Amino acid sequence: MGLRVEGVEKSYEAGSWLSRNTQHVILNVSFTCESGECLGIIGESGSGKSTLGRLLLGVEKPDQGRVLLNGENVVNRRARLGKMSVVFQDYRSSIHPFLTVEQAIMEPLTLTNQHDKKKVDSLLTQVGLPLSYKQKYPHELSGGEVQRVCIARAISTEPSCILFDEAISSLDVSIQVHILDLLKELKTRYNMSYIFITHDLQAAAYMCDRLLILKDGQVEETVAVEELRHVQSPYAKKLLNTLITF
Ligand SMILES: Nc1ncnc2c1ncn2[C@@H]1O[C@H](COP(=O)(O)OP(=O)(O)OP(=O)(O)O)[C@@H](O)[C@H]1O
Repeated sequence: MGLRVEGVEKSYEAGSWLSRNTQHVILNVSFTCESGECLGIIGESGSGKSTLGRLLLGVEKPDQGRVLLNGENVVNRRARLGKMSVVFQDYRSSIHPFLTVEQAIMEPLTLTNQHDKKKVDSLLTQVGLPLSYKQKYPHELSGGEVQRVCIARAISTEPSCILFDEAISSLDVSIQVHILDLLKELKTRYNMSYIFITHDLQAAAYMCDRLLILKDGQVEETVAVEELRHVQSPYAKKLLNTLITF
């Protein structure tokens, strides 16, 4: 069970029709993320983190290789619907501004044929928001509160895996720890796999069991968080030094 990535590759055509060239963005990437595990993906800007994220979500197809969630290929919508969720950095635009909190949380449930509005109450409680927020609109909430609504949406269908793409980066530092603690608790409760894409090494070290270091679309190294000081490759050492902000 969990997520299994096997030899995934992705290229894009770049340039004009006069000088067309192929950019290999993801090259032969393989890894696993077990149920209940949090795998961090770190790498410089442009190393391919978000592209890899889209391949994991099944919204883009790899040119080679495959992504299996509980043994099923995520390019099949049926395999991923309700079983794979995502929380993005840009939480404000993740929720339609004309939807109430209740409607926003019901969206993924309705897509998976679950129409029981009572589940919204339980989800709001789980993410630490009062039930009175059901009729509020996103613009009436703080950034941290909107991100909690996004998390409630993400867990609503009890997925096997959630991808967090810089999900806490634009929150206040004081709010970040609360959200990370909430995510840890939910991961344990539902035994989910987490993929945690971030630039924030401290948050990754706090949240993740292992870190995958991506360089030019390739896995440079995978390291357990408690072994971070002993990374092998010179690139990983350099990257970790630049990411340490304290
Ligand atoms: N749809 C696309 N078409 C063409 N090129 C793309 C596409 N998506 C990504 N790329 C290119 O792939 C490379 C990797 O981009 P990606 O956004 O995956 O990197 P990243 O590691 O997430 O960067 P950042 O940390 O800055 O968000 C970039 O050079 C980008 O221009």
